[in-house]
Amino acid sequence: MIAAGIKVGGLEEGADGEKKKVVYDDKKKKAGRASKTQQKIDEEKALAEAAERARKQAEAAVAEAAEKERLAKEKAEAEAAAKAAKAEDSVDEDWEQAAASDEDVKDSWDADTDDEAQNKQQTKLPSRTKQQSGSESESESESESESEDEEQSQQRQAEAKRKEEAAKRREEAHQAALAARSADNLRSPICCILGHVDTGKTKLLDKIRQTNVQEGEAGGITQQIGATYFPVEAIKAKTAVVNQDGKFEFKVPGLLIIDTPGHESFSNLRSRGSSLCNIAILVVDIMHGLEPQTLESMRLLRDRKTPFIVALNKIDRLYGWKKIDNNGFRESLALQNKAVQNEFKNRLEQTKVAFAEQGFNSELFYENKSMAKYVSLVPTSAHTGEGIPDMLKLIIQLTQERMVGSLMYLSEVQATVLEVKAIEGFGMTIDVILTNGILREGDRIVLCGVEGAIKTNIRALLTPAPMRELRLKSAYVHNKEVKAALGVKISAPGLEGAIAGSRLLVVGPDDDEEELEDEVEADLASLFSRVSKSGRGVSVQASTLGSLEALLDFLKQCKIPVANVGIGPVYKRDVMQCGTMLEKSPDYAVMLCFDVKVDKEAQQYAEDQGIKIFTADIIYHLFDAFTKHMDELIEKKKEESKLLAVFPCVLAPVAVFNKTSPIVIGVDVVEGQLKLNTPLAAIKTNPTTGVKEIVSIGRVTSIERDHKQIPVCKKGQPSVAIKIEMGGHQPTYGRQLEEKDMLYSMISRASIDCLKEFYRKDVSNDEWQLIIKLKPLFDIH
Ligand SMILES: Nc1nc2c(ncn2[C@@H]2O[C@H](COP(=O)(O)OP(=O)(O)OP(=O)(O)O)[C@@H](O)[C@H]2O)c(=O)[nH]1
Repeated sequence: MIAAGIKVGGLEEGADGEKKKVVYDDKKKKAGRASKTQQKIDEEKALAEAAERARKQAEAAVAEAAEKERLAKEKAEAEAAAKAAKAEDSVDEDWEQAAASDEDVKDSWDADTDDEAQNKQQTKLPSRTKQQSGSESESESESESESEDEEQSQQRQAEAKRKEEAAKRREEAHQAALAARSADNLRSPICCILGHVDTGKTKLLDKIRQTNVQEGEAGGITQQIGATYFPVEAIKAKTAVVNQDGKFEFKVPGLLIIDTPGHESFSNLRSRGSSLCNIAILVVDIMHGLEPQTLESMRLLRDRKTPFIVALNKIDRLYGWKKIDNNGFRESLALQNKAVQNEFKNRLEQTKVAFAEQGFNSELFYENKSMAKYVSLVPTSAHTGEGIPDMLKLIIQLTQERMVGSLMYLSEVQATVLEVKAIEGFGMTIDVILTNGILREGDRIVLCGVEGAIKTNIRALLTPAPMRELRLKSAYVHNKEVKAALGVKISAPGLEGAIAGSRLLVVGPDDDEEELEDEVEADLASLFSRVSKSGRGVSVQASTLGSLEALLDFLKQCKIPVANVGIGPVYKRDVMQCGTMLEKSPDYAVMLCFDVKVDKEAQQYAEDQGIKIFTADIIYHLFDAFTKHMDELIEKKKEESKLLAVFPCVLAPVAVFNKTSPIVIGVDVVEGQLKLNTPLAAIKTNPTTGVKEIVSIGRVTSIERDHKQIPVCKKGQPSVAIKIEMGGHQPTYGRQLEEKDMLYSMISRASIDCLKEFYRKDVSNDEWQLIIKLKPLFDIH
C-alpha cells in the first residue's frame, strides 16, 4: 500500500516532528516482527516467522490467481459498462465520436482512459490482496528447502484453521447474543445533532441539559464522556407537558445524546459505513431554511441510513411570537395571533418544498401520519425551550416503535472511538461510545491506530465525577465496569496514534487476537484502497476515519480522483508526497485538507514548490476551492493555447491583391469559419515527382469586409479580403501558388486536441465533420 502512495499521519507529532506512517505493508510488518525475533533470539518465534512467510507465499499464489481472474472479470464488466455508457452519451457529450468513430476522446479531467478505469477497478480490490502481492515479491527472493516448505505449509494451515475456528466461535457467540435479545430488554437509543452553523445546535443541547442541571441532577441525568445520559425518569419529567394524560408509554431505559454537535461526531460514530447513531436531530433555522451544510448533513444521514427528525429552530424569532417557556409547541402556536400563525405556516410550507427538492417528504410532526414516509418537522426554540418536550417525545417514540430490532440489548460489545485526547495524569486516552455490551477494567481491546492495530488492556474506565464531587481531586470516577449505552473515557497504555472513528473490539476468551486485528485494520485499509492507482489525483487529509470516509465519498461524487490519503495533521512529508504530482499531473498537485492543521514547515514547502493546500472545516468548501483552482488552470491553459487552436475552414480565393509578403487576397469561405490567426496552406502536387505537397503560407492577420476589420467570417457569408503573413520566406502567387488553389486551415493533431480540450463548446458538429475531411489532407491519423 505504501507503494500505492498511501499514507497516514499521526494524530500526534512524533519525537522527530514527523508523523509516523501506517504499516499495512506486510514487508514492514514482518520486518517489525523480525526485529522482535532477533531481540528475543527466540527459536520458537523464528519458526513461527518462517511459517508465516510460507503462509503468505501460499496465500499470495492463491490471491494472485484470484486477482487475475477478478481483474479479467472486472475489465470485461468495465468494458461492457463503458460500451453501455457510450451508447447513452448524447451527441453533444460525445461530439467527436459521433462524427468519427476512429477518434478516442479523452474527455475532461475527470474522465478515465481505459487504463485508468482498470486501475481504479484494481483499487477496489481488498487491501489483503495487495499485502499479499507485496509479500510475494519478498518471498520470491528467499529460497527455502522443500522440507521447510512442507513444514511451513502445515504451520500455515494450522494458523489459518485457528483463525477460522476463532471466527466461527465469534460468529456463534454473536448469533447466541442475538438470540438472547428481547424486545422487553431495550437499551438506550443514541442520538446525534447535526445542522448548518449557527442554527442553534449547541444551544438546543444546552437547553435540553440545562433544565435538569438546574434541578440539581434530579432525574439522574449524567454528564458522560462526549455524551449526556437521560434516564427515562428525566425524560418523563421533561415531556410531561406534552403527555398530560400519561398515555404515552416509555419502553427504553433512557436516551444518550452525543454532546459534540456536528458532522464530525456523527461521522465518527460509524460502523462499516452505517451509523451507530440510532437517530439524529437535524437542526434547521426556520428563518433561513435549508443551508449548504444542512444539505451535507442530509447526504450523510441518507448515506448512513440514519433516521432523523428536523428541529425547526428559532421559532421565537417569528415576528410577534409570545413565549411560554418549555411549553409544547402545539399549545404555544395556538396562543399566537393570526399574523404569527400565518408567518409560521408560510415558513413551514417553504421548508417542506425545500425538503421535497432534496427528495425528502416532510410533515409537521403532529400531522405526520407515516413516520416511515415523512420526515417529522418539530418547531423548537432553544431560547424559550418551546417544542423541546415534543422533540424528545418524538425521538423516544420513533426509536422505541420503529427500531426495536437495533435497540434490543446485545450482550456483545459494540463500541466506537469518538475522540483521542491526551489527559494530564492519564496520558493518551480515547473517548468511546459504548453502544452495546459491557466494558470491564483490564479488558483486552483492539482498535485502529496509525501504525496498524493497537492491542492493549484497559487500565481505567473513566466517567466524569458528578457535579457535587467536582471539588474532589479528580474530575473522573473510576469504574470497574460500564454498561451500554454510554460514553466513557478509556485510559490504557499504547493509545498514541489511535484513530477517531475506529471500532473498538474486546478480545474474549475464545477469540483470536490476530483475527480481531485483521478486522479493525480492514476498516482503515478499505478506505485507503480507494485511491486512484493511475497515480493521477489530489491528496486528501482528514482528521478522523469518519471524516476521511465522508470526504472520500464526497470527492467520488464530484469525480475528483484521489491519489494519496492521510489522517492527521499535514506535515512536510505529506506535501512532498503530493509534490510527486507536479511532474505526473501538475493540476492535481493539490492537497484537500478537512479539519486538520497544516504544519508551518509543510506550508512553507508547499508555497516554495507551487503545491496548493486547501483547508476547510466544511467539505463542500474544499470542492468549491478545488473547482475554482481547476477553472483558473483551464483559463490559463486556454489563454496559452490560443495560437494552437485552429478552427477548420476551406477558402476559395476570388482575387489576388498582393502576391506575397504579405499575401493579400479576396476569398469566399466555402466551409467552416475563418478566424483571425488561422494558419493556412495550399495542397499541391509536385509536377515532376507527382507527390502531394503541403504549402504553408502563413497566418491570417487581418480579415476585412467593406474596409472594416472583422474577427471571423463564416461559411456562406460575403467575400472578405484577408492578409496572410509569414515569418521567413512566404510563397508567392504566380510562382508556388495559383489563384485557383483552394486554401485550407492548417490543422494538426495538437490543434485538434486543443479544440477538444478548450473549445468543444465552440465547435459545431458540422465543423467536426470538416476536420474529419481535412485530416487526410494533412496526413493526420
Ligand atoms: N432567537 C433564537 N436564537 C437562537 C436559538 N437557538 C440558537 N440561537 C442563537 O443562534 C446563535 C447560534 O447558536 P449556536 O447554538 O451556537 O449554534 P450552533 O448551531 O451550535 O453553531 P455552530 O456551533 O457554530 O455550528 C446563538 O447566538 C444563539 O443564541 C433560538 O431558538 N432562538
